Amino acid sequence: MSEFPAVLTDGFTAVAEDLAVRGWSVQEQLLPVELTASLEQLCRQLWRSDDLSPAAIGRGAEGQVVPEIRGDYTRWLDDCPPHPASEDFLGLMDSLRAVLNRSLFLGLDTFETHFALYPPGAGYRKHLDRFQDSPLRSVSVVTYLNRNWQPGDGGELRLHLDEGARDVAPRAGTVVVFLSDRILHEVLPAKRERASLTGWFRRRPDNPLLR
Ligand SMILES: O=C(O)CCC(=O)C(=O)O
Ligand SMILES: [Fe+2]
Repeated sequence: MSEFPAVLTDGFTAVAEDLAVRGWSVQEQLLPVELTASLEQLCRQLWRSDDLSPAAIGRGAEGQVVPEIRGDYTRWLDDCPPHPASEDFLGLMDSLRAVLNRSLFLGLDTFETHFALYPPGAGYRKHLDRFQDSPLRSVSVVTYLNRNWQPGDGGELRLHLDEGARDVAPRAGTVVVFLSDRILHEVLPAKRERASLTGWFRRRPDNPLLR
């Protein structure tokens, strides 16, 4: 971890502590500002050039596009042209994975992530990220890319917690991390286009830690 600024390592440690205590973490300045700005540009460019596809609910061939339930447009990072900002982002997520594994023994093996763009009015109804038929998605990470997001713009991520709902504005730089099988959440409709990167740390099917 010595190659990363201390502030990043501190942020990753804070995420690990929050996950251990309550299963979710909201960090308002986790990633470098320039990196978030480059990722926002990439996401908006993909949107403008019509290179994002309507997101499905459910998995693989059984996935269905139901805009009333989920209205975002996505593209897997793996499926995008290589870009230094994407490489940097994946490098940082790998460091976060290492910190989580070291402190929480989660046995996270891989990271999958997609850009997401919610057009005005689109949302994502209340759900859990872990698929019913597959326990592999373990930790969800949502990175917001929207500069100048204003209080009235909507588009909050609503976490449904034991103590009540908590809303998080999708402001550039904010990263939300939570246990994929535990935290119910939804995306409220926004008045503006809302850009993000959503990702999941996964375990391998043969991981001995899987219940
Ligand atoms: O963009 C967000 O705030 C959350 C997205 C989400 O819940 C998902 O893609 O599963
Ligand atoms: Fe989700």
